[in-house]
Amino acid sequence: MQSLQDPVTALKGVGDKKAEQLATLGITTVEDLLTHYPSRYDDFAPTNLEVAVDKQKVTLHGTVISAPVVSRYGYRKSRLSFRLQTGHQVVQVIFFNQPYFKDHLQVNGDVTVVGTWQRARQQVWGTKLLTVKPGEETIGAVYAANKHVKQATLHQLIEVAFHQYQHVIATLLPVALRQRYQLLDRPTMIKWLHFPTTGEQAKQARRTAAYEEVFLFQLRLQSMRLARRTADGLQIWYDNEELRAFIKTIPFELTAAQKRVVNEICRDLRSPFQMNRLLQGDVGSGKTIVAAIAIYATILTGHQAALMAPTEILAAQHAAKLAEVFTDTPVNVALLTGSLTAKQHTELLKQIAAGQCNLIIGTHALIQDQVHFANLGLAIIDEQHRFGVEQRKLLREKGLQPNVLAMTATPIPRTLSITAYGEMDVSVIDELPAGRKAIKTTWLKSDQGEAALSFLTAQLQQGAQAYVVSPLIEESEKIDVQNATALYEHLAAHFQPEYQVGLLHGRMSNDEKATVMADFAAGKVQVLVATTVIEVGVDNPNATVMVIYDADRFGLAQLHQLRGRVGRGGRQSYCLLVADPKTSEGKQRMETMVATTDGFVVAQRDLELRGAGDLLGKKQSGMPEFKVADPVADLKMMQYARQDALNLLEQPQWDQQDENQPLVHYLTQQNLQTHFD
Ligand SMILES: Nc1ncnc2c1ncn2[C@@H]1O[C@H](COP(=O)(O)OP(=O)(O)OP(=O)(O)O)[C@@H](O)[C@H]1O
Repeated sequence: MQSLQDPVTALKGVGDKKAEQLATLGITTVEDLLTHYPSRYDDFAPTNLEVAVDKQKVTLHGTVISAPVVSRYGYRKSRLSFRLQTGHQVVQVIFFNQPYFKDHLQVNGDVTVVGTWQRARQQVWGTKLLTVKPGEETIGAVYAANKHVKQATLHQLIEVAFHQYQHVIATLLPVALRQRYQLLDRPTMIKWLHFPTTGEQAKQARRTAAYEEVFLFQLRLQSMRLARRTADGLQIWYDNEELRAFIKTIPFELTAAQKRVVNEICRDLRSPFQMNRLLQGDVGSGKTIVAAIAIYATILTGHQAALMAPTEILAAQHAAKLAEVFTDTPVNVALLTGSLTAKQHTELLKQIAAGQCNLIIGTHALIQDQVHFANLGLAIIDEQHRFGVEQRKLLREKGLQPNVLAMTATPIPRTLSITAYGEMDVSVIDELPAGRKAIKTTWLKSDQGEAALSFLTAQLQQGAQAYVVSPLIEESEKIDVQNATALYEHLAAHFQPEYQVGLLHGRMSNDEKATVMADFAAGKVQVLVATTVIEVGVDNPNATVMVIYDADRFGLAQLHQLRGRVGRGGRQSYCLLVADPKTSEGKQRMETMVATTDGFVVAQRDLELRGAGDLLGKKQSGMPEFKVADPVADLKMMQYARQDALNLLEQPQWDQQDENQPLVHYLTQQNLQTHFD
């Protein structure tokens, strides 16, 4: 039986060689070929020759009025020419080295020629020959092609595929949805995408394809969520009183937002289903203590918890902070990073496997194959946008359905998170601890460098500590380090011996980094010159000044992260951006930073300035890529599709209905359980 999943070799005229070539475009099945949608369309509306520009593209409808003649010259060169009557004019049409077009031409026949206009000679040098009738509005699909597979080949194969398989193209979208949004059935959609006769057809087909894409995407996500709700998870039935007693030992009062998210997380832990929750909170909003409470609850029940951080500095910092939070408790903290000696490493792995340590903190080293947990109950992933979907999955697979809590300080506009994190439940800390003062941000031009230094001096005199971030050189970590070192030497010469200056960059050993961080935390170093290694998570509540050089080289999200390193205590904090932006976008970034400290506002602005793909860093975030839909431009569609998918999945017996069989089939193919499996 024919199926769209048939390999392309099932098509007439496609052998192994052509299949290999198609594979270079990621096309292996008939479905791949049929959904290799055009990237754009050429418009073949006729050109008015009277206003045609010399050497520009023209499209002419007309009648062939002289027998086409092919003359050959040189090595394999040829020239095909004939006369074309178009309107009242007669022009000469010439095709170089395309003698085979002769077979498509006959005297008195109607044709459309696309080519370049040679005004002085009254000739058209043709590039395309179409057999369209004059008067018909016409557009032609243009595909992403490469050196192995040419445009013409794609046109031809897609046509073959459509003819051979159109009767097995099942419409996936339920009829009610198609009616509500006036969408096409799938065979028509595919036909009109590839072979539209009008621009309107192509537009309608694109709309259907975009909705189909986001609907299927949301159907997958939502069925994953629902499946989790029915599958067995690990229930963390902790003792409420014991947890409360622990919370009482925290030296500050939790904010209302922290209390709310703690409740959401604890409800998940106690439920018999696996937790898969994202904790979003702006920089400094206090995510760590929330994580600590979840860890404590887990460990109370005799399970282990793991916390994975993006860098060694952060892993070490979390370990130090949590060890302090958990003094005099049954929690014992282990730090598993790449910098352990082989012997320490082996020893630690044994302890983890034996369940002797119950909180394991680490970097990517945590998800290596040799790490075996005795009974992992909770996996926490910090700064989750740095981890891909695969890594999240690996960690989750380490234990028997461990509960997963992902934390991110990158505020994502709520509207986008339904795409980026659609399969997760989301908790948001939307409130900063009381007493925090908004960070005062100033933008200085680089010729005001002196002013920056004297401001810094005045602050140091009042006992402040400061970060100074050196310019970012994206292309080269080496130059980055050189820059930071030069800046460090400059500032050391300026401030020492009164104030100590430290240096932190990515090429230092982990021990060196740890030492300087510890000195900075202890107040032995007042000015810390750093590259962006301090970007995420570094926490020293006494630091109140952040100076960022060449700030226009950083994206908004990164600037917001960097600024978030200060303003973490009760004292007034400052951020100085030193920059001479050359583009208007650069200027707007500086202005946004000066205007607001709210991460969600910054993120929204970033989105407007850059678009979703960039904002989320496609590869890092696990943000899906779409063929047709655009998560920003088609946002409304995404919201509707999400609701539509949920409504469908929640209908009793939806998967028994005939009409939905193509969707059930689709989900099974995607290797995912549906709600009722
Ligand atoms: N409710 C609270 N009241 C007072 N201080 C708090 C409160 N919650 C957290 N803090 C303190 O605020 C600081 C920031 O907290 P934390 O490091 O958890 O922030 P975060 O959300 O992880 O931010 P980032 O993403 O920037 O690291 C810490 O020094 C923490 O001890």
